Amino acid sequence: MSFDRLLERIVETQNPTVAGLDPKLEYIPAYLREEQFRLHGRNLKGASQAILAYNKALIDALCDVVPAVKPQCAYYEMFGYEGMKTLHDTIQYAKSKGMYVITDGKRNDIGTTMEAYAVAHLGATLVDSEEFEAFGGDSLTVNGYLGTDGVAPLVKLCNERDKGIFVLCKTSNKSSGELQDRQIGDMPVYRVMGEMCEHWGADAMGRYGYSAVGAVVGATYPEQLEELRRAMPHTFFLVPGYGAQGGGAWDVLGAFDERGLGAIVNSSRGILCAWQKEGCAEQEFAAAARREALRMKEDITQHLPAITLP
Ligand SMILES: O=C(O)c1cc(=O)[nH]c(=O)n1[C@@H]1O[C@H](COP(=O)(O)O)[C@@H](O)[C@H]1O
Repeated sequence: MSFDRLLERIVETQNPTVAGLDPKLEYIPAYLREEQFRLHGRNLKGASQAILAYNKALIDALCDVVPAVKPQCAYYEMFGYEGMKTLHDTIQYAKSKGMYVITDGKRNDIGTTMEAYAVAHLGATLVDSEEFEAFGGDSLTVNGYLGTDGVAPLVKLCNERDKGIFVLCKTSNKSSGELQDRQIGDMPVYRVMGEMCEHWGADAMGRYGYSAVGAVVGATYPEQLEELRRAMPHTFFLVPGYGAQGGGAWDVLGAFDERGLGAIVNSSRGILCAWQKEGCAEQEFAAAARREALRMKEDITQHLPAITLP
């Protein structure tokens, strides 16, 4: 099961964090941008190639110390088909370096359309009886608020092709409580969604006690994070909101189980923009990302036991 592979990578690196690849052109050092503009033109192709070069350098700098990357599709879609090619090439490059890839698409729709999204991100497209992987990520972020028929096609592929999903449960943004904190009977909506995740995952259990159906729970709501960890013992958490959104090490500790497993904490801007924050030379951007990734690892793991598999 795909999260088994992620858990094994986390234990190997002793690092329960993921680097978010949410690149903006202004994060990319000018020399790297100009190099790609000269080769491909000052247009969507040049911009997309600059992002690819930047991502590859970051992956090279992080792959032995960070278990996973999380490219957010929106940052690639904004460059049109050239951007989508960069998303594909980034996913493939990260996998070739042994990293686990969480494609952050937050997809959801009715069942039939969801089958198409599932094939695009977790499966393979059939052309004349030959299979072609479109993007090839290991897991996908998903909006579960359309209910079971929007999630079932993904769970089927998780079982068939060793993949995983992360379902939005309690999101990190300021307005998340407008709907997610509302009560349904004696429970807030995020707890109901948590129950649904446990239920969806029951037929897709992995070796280490976590199912292929994970949940997204924001670092910016530490109390709910702790509450959901207790309520969802078989659900692995993706925890965004550390760093740029204000979450710190103490906020994320409630996401972990007694073995230091149970969650992976994301930082995107914190790692991508480390070189700008440090004020180091442009050429050092990847080394600065590695320094920040190692600092984040230490920041979180100093409060956890050595991470072990059951
Ligand atoms: O699914 C996500 O990854 C996600 C869910 C959520 O509740 N909050 C959240 O910030 N995210 C994503 O996590 C990343 C956070 O980025 P930084 O705030 O720059 O670390 C972005 O890619 C967001 O789209």
